[in-house]
Amino acid sequence: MHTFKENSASGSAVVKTLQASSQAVIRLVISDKNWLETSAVDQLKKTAELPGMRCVVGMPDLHPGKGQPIGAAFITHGHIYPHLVGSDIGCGMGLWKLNVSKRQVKLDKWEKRLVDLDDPWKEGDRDKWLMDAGVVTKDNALKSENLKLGTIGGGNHFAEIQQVNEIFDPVVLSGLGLDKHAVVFLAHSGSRGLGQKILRRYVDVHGGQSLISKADVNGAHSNGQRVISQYLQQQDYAIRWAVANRDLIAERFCQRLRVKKSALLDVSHNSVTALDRASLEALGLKHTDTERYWIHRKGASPTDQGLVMIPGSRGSLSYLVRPRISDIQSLAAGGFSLAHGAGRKWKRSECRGRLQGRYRVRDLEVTEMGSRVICQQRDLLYQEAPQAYKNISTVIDDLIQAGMMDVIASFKPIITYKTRRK
Ligand SMILES: Nc1nc2c(ncn2[C@@H]2O[C@H](COP(=O)(O)O)[C@@H](O)[C@H]2O)c(=O)[nH]1
Ligand SMILES: [Mn+2]
Repeated sequence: MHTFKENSASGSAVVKTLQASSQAVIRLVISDKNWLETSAVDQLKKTAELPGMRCVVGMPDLHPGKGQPIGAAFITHGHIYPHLVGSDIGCGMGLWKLNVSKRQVKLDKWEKRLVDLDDPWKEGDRDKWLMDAGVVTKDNALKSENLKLGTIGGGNHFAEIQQVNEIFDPVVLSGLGLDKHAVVFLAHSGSRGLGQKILRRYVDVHGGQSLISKADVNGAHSNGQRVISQYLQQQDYAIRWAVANRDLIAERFCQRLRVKKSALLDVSHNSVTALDRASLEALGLKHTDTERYWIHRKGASPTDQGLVMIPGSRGSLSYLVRPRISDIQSLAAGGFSLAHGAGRKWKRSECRGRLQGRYRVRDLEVTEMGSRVICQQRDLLYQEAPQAYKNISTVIDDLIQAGMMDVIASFKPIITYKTRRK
């Protein structure tokens, strides 16, 4: 049985404030025992220098990204930075309960049934699926991505069948209809090419500069506001598209496995949203009528949308957690966000070189936990090996120590699906 330490009174051993910027507070929710790369902190500090930045917080899964770090929240006043949200707008974790128990999972049979999941969805009507989910747009250029609806995509994206490993809060867990025999389906995917298309529209015009909501130099408010509301509308579409995508992924898997599903949660970790007044007060920021405060999350889960699933890797545990909304000061110190995973430790480009002397492809297709991995791309199999990720239990420990959340249960993988395409 895993025991987590009680959180320290102020979370101070974990929550560290760095003094590197005059305009913005820079904070890390990362203990000394966690893995942390200096380049990720440097990237965090660099974002703190952006105009309008007020607070940047690195989560325990912080790691370097392409120019800006992943696993972080960025709070601005009057400015929106599309590149901080990145290209996979709406990427997130969806979780479903399956109507089978652990004993009913027949590994060989289930593995064989998971076929034809990389190709476009042909069994149904994509437009209708989106319409039924309320995902509509008049922007025809965005509709060209609909062909990818129901597919997982590459990179870190995955679909995973998991079983309950350990229960920490039986009351909350049983409220979800789950017990120690339960089996769940976790989908990690985003808006496929859609977010990239939207980001390009803004980066091509504004580069790395912000969309500004405050009055222009000549006093006119309209242009910046108009651009912001366009971006937000498109972002909202991509987020809802990604939710519908994860739901269709779950549907396709369940059809293959001949099981039924019921939705438990769906939380996006790449987005920008306005901060409400209570959050501003807790952050010590002053509300103004003219300009809004915005929270950008890049690989960070929000704390105001209920339960969150934080996965580790295909070879480690995932944690179902509940943000501690009774402790608004701790949540504020953590930028009203949680880690969205374990976070990468090794660069993709170095994984194969580090591992192939020790592990053959066959070794990587079954994890140390005994779970199966379906991934017919050799490079990807190495790039996504459990060794490439930080230790998830340290990440979880850090967030508990910071007083930001409680663990409901841990889950262990049964089958991880990446791709059957060579
Ligand atoms: N349970 C699994 N977790 C995984 C797997 N591959 C990656 N991961 C975790 O998910 C996050 C996602 O990060 P993102 O930046 O791509 O959104 C990552 O940090 C890992 O901790 C997997 O196959 N199974
Ligand atoms: Mn993601």
